[in-house]
Amino acid sequence: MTTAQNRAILDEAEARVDKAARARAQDPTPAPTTPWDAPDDSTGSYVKEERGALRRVAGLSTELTDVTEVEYRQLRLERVVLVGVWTEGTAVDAHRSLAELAALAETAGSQVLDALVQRRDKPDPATYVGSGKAAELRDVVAATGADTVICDGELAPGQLNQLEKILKVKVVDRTALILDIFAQHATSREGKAQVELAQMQYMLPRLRGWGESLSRQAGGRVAGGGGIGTRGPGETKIETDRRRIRARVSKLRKEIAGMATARTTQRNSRDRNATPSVAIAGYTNAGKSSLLNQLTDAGVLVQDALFATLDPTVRRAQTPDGREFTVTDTVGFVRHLPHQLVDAFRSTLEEVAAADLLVHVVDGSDPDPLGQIDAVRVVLNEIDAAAVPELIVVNKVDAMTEDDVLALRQALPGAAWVSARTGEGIEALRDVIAARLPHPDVDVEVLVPYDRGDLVARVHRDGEVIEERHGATGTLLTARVAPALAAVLEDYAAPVAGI
Ligand SMILES: Nc1nc2c(ncn2[C@@H]2O[C@H](COP(=O)(O)OP(=O)(O)OP(=O)(O)O)[C@@H](O)[C@H]2O)c(=O)[nH]1
Ligand SMILES: [Mg+2]
Repeated sequence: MTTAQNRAILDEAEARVDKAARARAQDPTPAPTTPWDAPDDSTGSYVKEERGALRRVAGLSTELTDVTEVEYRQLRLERVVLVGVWTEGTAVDAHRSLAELAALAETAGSQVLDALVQRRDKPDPATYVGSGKAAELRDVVAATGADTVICDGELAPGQLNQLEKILKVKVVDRTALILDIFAQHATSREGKAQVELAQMQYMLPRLRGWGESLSRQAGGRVAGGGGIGTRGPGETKIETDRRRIRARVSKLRKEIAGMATARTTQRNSRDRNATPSVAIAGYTNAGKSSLLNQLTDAGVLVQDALFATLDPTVRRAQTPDGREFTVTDTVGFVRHLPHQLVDAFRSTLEEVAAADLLVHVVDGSDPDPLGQIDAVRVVLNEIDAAAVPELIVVNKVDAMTEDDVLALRQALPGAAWVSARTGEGIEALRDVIAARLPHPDVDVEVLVPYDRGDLVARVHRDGEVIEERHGATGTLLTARVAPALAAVLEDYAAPVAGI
């Protein structure tokens, strides 16, 4: 999607939001007295819930009515209170989870004012935390002056609604937060399209929760002014919104598929040249981009922020014995990475699944490196990359204590240990990578004429030279190369007598 198109969508949304706000300001009838808000004991609980949502909107117009699907994309969280439900694991795990949520919130640009956890068997189906806790949370929100509450999980639309009703501030979940960070960090056309696709997928089932307020309000104005039917029979705002989003989703899918094709073509051309490929994967902030920079002088952005990298960067590197390979740096993973993102980024993540070797970077200085490894492997499984040979690289050894190193060494016997910051262990890592890359496997003995110096260079670059001699008519090479290069060299098979 072009920036102009993006702009147009945003403008349209803003116009709509402005219109809604103006209409509210002019509306002589305060929303709480609209017919839907009149108490009616004959309705079932489902309808009551619907009415609840309406009351929320009417009473809290400034905070809540303007949350439309597109404004959501521009969501800027500011002063936030975090809340988690701790269902399993130890208290330490629960705190770690909230600490990670805080890091995510800060990456998104918010200031974390407070964090609360509730121990429960499972989240409350209505309000995520129990209703008593929700009331307590409301006091915390009021006392701290927070404008947003972030829940540590993916909430059902109804839960978000109910909580907003009690807390009287915007409530978002972890998934929306991660999507927001991705939206802020996406720079390439493909990355932006992928993030937008993920956001649309997230929003679609939630339109009832968020979009309904606006749609009902529009209906209300119509009902009070122009009469029922002005908008067309049975065609509610929510239905048009849904249809619009679905259309956008399929357009985005097509666009992304087109961009993926271009990349597959590039990858195939690399494959034809049989250049082995290494993919760097790992938890977010583990130091993947730093490692790419160390291995290849790539100059990729390194930042103490989560999801700094969204677009894959491919660079060439060399083994110590001079063979070329490619290294790809890609988006980091996180515990419970929203499935909408995994889906949307599938084509990018295929780089990982197609690699000859997976360099799985782990932050050794993190309190729970093994937990990070597990979380990454969950995503690798989802993208069918579990079969790619994996080399665990423990990074940030400079920031680890000796005890931590000893303990982790036992748990990860085959790992390489590096510091992408100080350069420690990088040369040893190059050797390990060279040993783990697929080796060229065809033995050739060729006499390459002097005017084909390019071929000699290629054998040096991509193969293993066993012997090299210079004769009267050309260079005699005994080497081991990949089948594709062996085929090119066939024309120059050395005469049996040699030189
Ligand atoms: N102490 C220490 N810090 C490191 C090391 N390697 C990277 N860092 C820091 O860790 C942070 C994240 O580094 P990046 O290379 O951006 O990490 P990444 O895995 O690419 O992160 P994302 O792209 O956000 O997923 C930065 O602040 C780096 O300076 C290391 O070996 N030691
Ligand atoms: Mg990075």
